[in-house]
Amino acid sequence: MYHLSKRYRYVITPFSSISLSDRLLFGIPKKGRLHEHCLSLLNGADINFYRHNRLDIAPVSNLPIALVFLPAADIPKYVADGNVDLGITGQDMILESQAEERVEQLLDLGFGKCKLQVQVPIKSNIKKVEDLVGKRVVSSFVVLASAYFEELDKKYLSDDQKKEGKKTKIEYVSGSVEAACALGLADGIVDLVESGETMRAAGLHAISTVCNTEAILIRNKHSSNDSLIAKITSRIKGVIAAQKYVLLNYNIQRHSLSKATKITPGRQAPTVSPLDNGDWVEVQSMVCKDEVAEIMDKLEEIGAKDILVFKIDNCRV
Ligand SMILES: Nc1ncnc2c1ncn2[C@@H]1O[C@H](COP(=O)(O)OP(=O)(O)OP(=O)(O)O)[C@@H](O)[C@H]1O
Ligand SMILES: O=P(O)(O)OC[C@H]1O[C@H](OP(=O)(O)OP(=O)(O)O)[C@H](O)[C@@H]1O
Ligand SMILES: [Mg+2]
Repeated sequence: MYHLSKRYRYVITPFSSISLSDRLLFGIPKKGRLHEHCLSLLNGADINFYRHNRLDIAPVSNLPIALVFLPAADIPKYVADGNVDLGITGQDMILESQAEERVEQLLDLGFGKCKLQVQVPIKSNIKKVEDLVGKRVVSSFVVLASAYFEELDKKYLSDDQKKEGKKTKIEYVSGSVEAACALGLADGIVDLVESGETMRAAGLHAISTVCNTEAILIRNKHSSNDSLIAKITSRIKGVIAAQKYVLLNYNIQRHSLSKATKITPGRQAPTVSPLDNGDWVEVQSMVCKDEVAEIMDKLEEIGAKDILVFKIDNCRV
């Protein structure tokens, strides 16, 4: 049992009652696509916790924080209303909850990347998004879908149709949205697409994009614990940077150093150390993981030797 009001926060576990009043509350998606990513982020940031079976509040053992496991869709509202201080959710959920003005967005987290798209059956005669205007659309994102089609209605419905009160009908379903067209519930849907596998399996294709989304760290604007929030943000930033970068180490002749540092400028500047053999220097530089193969090719071309790539476990940048 737990209570999340500002005045009286506590959690009763099967073994004890833990006061939450001195703890910063951090909302984490309790299931779904963001859950595992969040757990690995917490692990990388050395935020240690033990979660009792079935309990949605877990005190952190090494910091004055309690994790609150909540549906991703509810996290923007909890953060905006100050029931929790900090949270991770999707950008799409923030927009759908109309919370973008009421929370502070601290950090894009680089996972949970996908698009909210308008989809129709491949075999349907609806080919463009304007062909859907005035028809039936089903979505879990009714706020975003309604705002999107309201603009299209204004543009594409005739004056007579507007006078008759005709508009695109947006209906809510909570999941398995892709089944709606086959079931005869809708002419089109608005739902998330990442690989496109679910969409294609349902015989659908995308005809327009409502928005792009990724996971984001948000905070309540009035939360009092700025220093702890800054500490968590900085740790998470370090984990993300460590996942994004690798450390490149190589040797190069001094006369090629200026060419080399253009290829690996580092975040501030590369570290350059002389080797015993006076002609050569050793260079160390952080580079983007995605670009490392190309960078190694370029370094080889200008005569770099002993090029080594190291994984970064954690960092502060
Ligand atoms: N296929 C996907 N790829 C990447 N991110 C996604 C995908 N589906 C959802 N997300 C992101 O994860 C957030 C939570 O959606 P998800 O469907 O995982 O949660 P849920 O609906 O609570 O869980 P479940 O679908 O298991 O019931 C979405 O708002 C979106 O930001
Ligand atoms: O483009 P894809 O890689 O196939 O991913 C898209 C699917 O992922 C999400 O579904 P989820 O797995 O959360 O199931 P749900 O529909 O039950 O929410 C989303 O609602 C799509 O259905
Ligand atoms: Mg889902």
